[in-house]
This record gives sequence, C-alpha cells and structure tokens, in this order.
Amino acid sequence: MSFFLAMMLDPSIQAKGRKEIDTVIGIMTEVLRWIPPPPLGVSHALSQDDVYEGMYLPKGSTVIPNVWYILYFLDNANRHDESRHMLHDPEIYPNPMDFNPERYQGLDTEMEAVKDIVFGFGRRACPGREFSEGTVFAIVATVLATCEILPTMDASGNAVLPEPTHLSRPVT
Ligand code: HEM
Repeated sequence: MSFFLAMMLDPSIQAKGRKEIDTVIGIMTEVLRWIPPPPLGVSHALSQDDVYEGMYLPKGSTVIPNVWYILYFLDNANRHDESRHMLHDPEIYPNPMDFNPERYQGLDTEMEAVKDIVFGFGRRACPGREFSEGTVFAIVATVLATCEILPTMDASGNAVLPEPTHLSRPVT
C-alpha cells in the first residue's frame, strides 16, 4: 500500500522506475524505510540480565525495538564510523518523511542498511527476508512496467490526492 501511495503522490518517481529497472531496488528500499511495516519491530523477552547504555535490564524484560527511530550500531566500515542510525534519523535520511529513492544513490550498502533494520536483527531476524525482497521486487517491477498509478478525479476532473497520514497504533 505504501508503494501505491508513494507512486501516486510523485508521478516522476513512477516514470523513472518504469524507464530504469535499476531504480526499482531504490524504490523498494525507500518503501520499507518510509513506512516500515513493523514500525516497532517485534518485541522480545530477555533470556538473561543485560545492560544497555548503562541501563540495567533484568531477565524477563520486554524489549521493543523502535525501528522507526532506533539507535543502531553499524559495523560496516564503508558507512558512518561507529554511527547509530534510525530509519527516520534526519542526519542520515534528510527530510525523512519525503519519499526519495535517490537518497541511496544506488549504493547497495546504503540500501542493505535499511533492510538490516526493517527485517529485525540477530538470531530471530526475519527468515522470510529473501523471499519478501524477491516478491516485492517482482510486484514493483511488474506494476511499474504494466500500469500507471493515478489518483481518483473529482467531478471537475481534478486529482484528489490522499493525505499520507499514519496511525500510531497497531491495526487489527
Ligand atoms: C516485507 C515483509 C516482511 C517484513 C518487513 C518482516 C519483518 C519481520 C520482523 C521485523 C521480524 C522480527 C525479527 C526480530 O524478532 O528481530 C520477523 C520475523 C519473522 N518473519 Fe518476517 N517479515 C516479512 C515477511 C515475512 C515472510 C514473507 C515470511 C515467511 C514466508 C516471514 C516469516 C517470519 C518468521 C517465521 C519470523 C519469526 C522468526 C523468529 O522468531 O525466529 N516474514 N519478520
């Protein structure tokens, strides 16, 4: 849904994706960063006592990863040394609520860093990641190649653009 919303709001990105297949991965990554499907990841219970940034966390605590605004250490030397980054950190992703696939400049390291967060981390990271990436890529590429995503029109023929607002709670 985020993909269709983004394409409707900016037809120029849609046109670029249609023309240059290389940009599809950037579009796909930006869909995942812009509105991460699990904005608070998946919560876990600590199996042993832990300390995070000087805070003592006893065994059994529930930990909720704030993927939207998470603090995350990257060991990739090609990226920001010892940086912490979040999917909506304005220092890493300027104007984070703008949908801008060009922010990755086509660099795999930049795009992988987003997916390393969206799909969770450590031993319980999403086992469906590769499957999802392949499926989303196929859907995005096929839709862009065969369809034009347009907004609805009012009685006078003016485009009615949806407001990109989001709920701050889970939807059941
Ligand atoms: C865009 C699509 C998807 C996203 C963003 C996503 C994201 C996630 C996240 C954040 C977790 C929790 C990781 C953690 O605990 O740190 C997770 C777990 C999991 N995902 Fe996905 N997922 C996606 C699609 C799928 C698909 C298609 C499958 C199966 C075919 C799948 C199967 C699972 C399973 C089985 C777990 C639990 C792993 C465990 O607890 O050991 N996911 N996913």
